[in-house]
Amino acid sequence: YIGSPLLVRNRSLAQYESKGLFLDGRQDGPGESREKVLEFGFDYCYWSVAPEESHYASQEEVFQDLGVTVLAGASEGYNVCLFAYGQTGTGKTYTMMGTLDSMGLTPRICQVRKWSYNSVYRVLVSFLEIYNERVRDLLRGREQKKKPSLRVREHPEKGPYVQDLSQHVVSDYKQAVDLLEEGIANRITAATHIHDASSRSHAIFTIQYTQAILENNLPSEIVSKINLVDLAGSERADPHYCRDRLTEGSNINKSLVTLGIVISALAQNSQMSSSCQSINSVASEGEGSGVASHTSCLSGGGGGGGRRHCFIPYRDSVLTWLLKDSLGGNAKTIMIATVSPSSSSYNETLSTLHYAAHARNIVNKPRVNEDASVRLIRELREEIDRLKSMLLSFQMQRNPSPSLSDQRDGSLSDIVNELKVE
Ligand SMILES: Nc1ncnc2c1ncn2[C@@H]1O[C@H](COP(=O)(O)OP(=O)(O)OP(=O)(O)O)[C@@H](O)[C@H]1O
Repeated sequence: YIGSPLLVRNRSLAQYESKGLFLDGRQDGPGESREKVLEFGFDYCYWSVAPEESHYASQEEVFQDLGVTVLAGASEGYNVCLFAYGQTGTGKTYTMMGTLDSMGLTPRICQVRKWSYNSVYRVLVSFLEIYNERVRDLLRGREQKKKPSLRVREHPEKGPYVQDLSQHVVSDYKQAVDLLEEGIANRITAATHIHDASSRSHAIFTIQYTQAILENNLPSEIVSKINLVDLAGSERADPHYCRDRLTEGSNINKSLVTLGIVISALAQNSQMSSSCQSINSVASEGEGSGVASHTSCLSGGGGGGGRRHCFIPYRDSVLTWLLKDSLGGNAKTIMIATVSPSSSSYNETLSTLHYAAHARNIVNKPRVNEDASVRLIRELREEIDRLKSMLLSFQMQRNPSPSLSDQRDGSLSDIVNELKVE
């Protein structure tokens, strides 16, 4: 998804699901049956129902496919986001965090030593949760409980951030995992009718990775951010729940609905962009003037009746606001959709798969986060090269005589030297 993999993973059946079960793992379609078949396409699909099955996908396998991609993206200087979405109890926390016996993606990705290769690097870690639309720092322990929730603000260049969120320097794997465990212990969980330790908040574990490099003999820094997001589970409201549980549930559902709207709008915009691009290329290749008029659909302003880019309501929930860059901006993003193998979850599974299928259409534009002054120098050097070749071709056109070429080269090199000095 978003130029990166999207995968679906399902987990083993819980006890409450094992009655009236209809579990079908066949890979060759429905055969003679009259069932309605719905098809979805994803980049990876993991079957994690029973470990004794030969095609059971382990945590290690998921890490080898996705965690390694995340680490590679970060070491190249990209922002990377990995998030798990799905019905409550389907294995989001298991996939993202894991258990004591079976580590999930986040602790495996924390093996920061593996990232360093030969460069000098610094790693900062932060961990927050969004509970009832408020942001809490999960690494401030007791201190945080006395404080009001943290504010989300937006930097004109760096995008949304959480003011006063604590950041912790880590120099090895153990320090990072200790912080992860501390945050998980501070996270709010509660028993629901489906899951006795359900996450009632969205959690975002962020690793900021700064590499010191030498580019064109200039010292520079590349900063990349890895956001590892464990969303709270979508669920149906149960009238037997107490008020707190219902408020939590409605806030969880509200932010997930907003996430769905944001994903749909981004997918729609990406599809419009790609269809307009292909129309543009057809128009530039062919001679038909009628086609060109359709390209105004991307102009956004004026222009009678053309399709326009949708407004993306990032700020309608704290979750989408904080993930703005990861969802539709400068990040390589991977979405993991988790589903239950039980027929009793049919509607939720279908909704998760539709959600994921929409997300797959989004196209992000990640770029390497290099130092602004180094980028400027590189761009100026490229500009000088471009002007040099323009001057050369200009001179060649005006005076192709070989006898004058020495003279011409002399004046050309004077101009180039002037440009270099500037
Ligand atoms: N692939 C799997 N293999 C074995 N056990 C799993 C797997 N996936 C999930 N489980 C187990 O199922 C239970 C529910 O999983 P988990 O807590 O990850 O769900 P969740 O989607 O995060 O739920 P919620 O949204 O309510 O927090 C846990 O006990 C977890 O250990």
